[in-house]
Amino acid sequence: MELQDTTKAFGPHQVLKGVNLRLPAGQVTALMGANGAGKSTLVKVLCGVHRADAGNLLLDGRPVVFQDPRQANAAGIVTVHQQINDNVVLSLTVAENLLLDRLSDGRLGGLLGRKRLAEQAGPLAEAVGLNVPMDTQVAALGQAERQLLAIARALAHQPRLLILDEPTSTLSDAEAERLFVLVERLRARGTGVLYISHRLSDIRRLADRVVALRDGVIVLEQETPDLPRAVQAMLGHGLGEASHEYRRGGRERFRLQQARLVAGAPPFYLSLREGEITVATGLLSSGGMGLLQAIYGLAPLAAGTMYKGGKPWRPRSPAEAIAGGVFMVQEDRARAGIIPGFSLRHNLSLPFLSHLSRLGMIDRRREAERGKHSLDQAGVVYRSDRQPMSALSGGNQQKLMLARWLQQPCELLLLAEPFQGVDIGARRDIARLLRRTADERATLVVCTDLEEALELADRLLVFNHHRLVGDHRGEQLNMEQVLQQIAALPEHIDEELR
Ligand SMILES: Nc1ncnc2c1ncn2[C@@H]1O[C@H](COP(=O)(O)OP(=O)(O)OP(=O)(O)O)[C@@H](O)[C@H]1O
Repeated sequence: MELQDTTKAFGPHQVLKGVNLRLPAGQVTALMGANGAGKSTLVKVLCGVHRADAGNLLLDGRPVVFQDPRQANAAGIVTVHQQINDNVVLSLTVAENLLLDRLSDGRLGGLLGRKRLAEQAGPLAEAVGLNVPMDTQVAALGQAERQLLAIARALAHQPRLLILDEPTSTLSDAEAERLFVLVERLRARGTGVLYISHRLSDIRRLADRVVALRDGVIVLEQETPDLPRAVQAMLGHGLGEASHEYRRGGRERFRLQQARLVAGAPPFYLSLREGEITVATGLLSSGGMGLLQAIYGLAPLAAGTMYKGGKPWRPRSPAEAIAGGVFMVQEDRARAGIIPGFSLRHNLSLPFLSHLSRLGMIDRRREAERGKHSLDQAGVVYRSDRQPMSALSGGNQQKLMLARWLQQPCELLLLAEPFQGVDIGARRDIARLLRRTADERATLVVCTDLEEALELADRLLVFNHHRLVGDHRGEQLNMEQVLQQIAALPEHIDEELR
């Protein structure tokens, strides 16, 4: 497939400014670009969601025009979009999602029983390592499981061109590796792959070619990947230093005693202190996220007691947690955090409206001033704070979520996968910002990606099968031990913990 001189604007905002891009069969082309560069817009032109304003789309050398994504699909172009929920139907089961395309075009015949559906869908899920009952409602799945489901659904199409937009943003290294093997298999069969990621490790692992998009133009094309140069080209400048000084925590802000994330697991003790950033890592659904949910009042601990400032902590909802000074950047920003039609300004101030109102009236000037300061501090690329949230690129939406919770002091800041879709330059800036403000609170982060975890952590916790199996100081980190703890099998974990 090939794009020639493609342009696309949203109103007065020219996003693609004449893109030329070649996507050869049997090769993985990695597309790099900072947040807001136009990558998702480019993808949406390729797969028929958006019509380009000008330029040509060539398939096998012949011009094509896709009126909608169905036509692109029929031509063998299959996309896994960055916004995970765009790829799945939340109200259906896993099996129904996996077989949706076959069900809707009648290939599976009439009504199918649950058992037959599960039989057909099972192998598709297994191929990507999605281990959940086939009749689970998708709404009940976590983000990472939804991402695997979206990938499985795409692969079931046997695409000619597979477009993956940030496919590993919530996956750990082990789950990502499984995806890479599948992509390699497709490549060997002649499928062309367009792979978009902010994770350099993914690109290093998979890319045959690299192209960099900056401000709507392809600024670099490499037939042999040279990532430092590609990063420089996409950002327009070099990358700041990733290493940092490790800090030891001061006063204890939060504590868990005799805590169990699931019944039967050995209990653990955890003290979170101000000034240090604690990062929990592990495979998908290994426990870190469950811990955050318990502290934020979303789901109870299986056993144990939590204390904040020495007093028992038992929030029954996020609203109670927020009122008590515990904030959380949630993983599923589309459902748990933002209102797409609202302006950036209003999305920022949503949880704090009571602070901004006097006698029931919202102080608009204060809201605007505070909002702009937070957006700039978090490096959000935006045109106006009155623009709707839905017009912001994915990475910039994520930065806004961070900006929101940094507006007010809190006692404990929880961050679930804070770097989802954030470009590597911005990630470094955000890590610096979190560190700079860390003295004022305790900070607990869940990052499945180890590179991201290490960029942030003063202290690294490892969870495995809902057990806390490792607690490391950043400066004394033994990577081999960390990797072993992440991957250990359940029977070995319990032995070691005893
Ligand atoms: N529907 C829309 N309406 C208005 N502007 C939009 C719309 N979609 C995207 N944009 C704008 O187009 C620009 C490019 O966005 P796009 O999502 O393509 O960036 P991206 O490179 O994929 O970024 P990220 O890495 O953050 O996902 C951004 O400035 C964004 O605000």
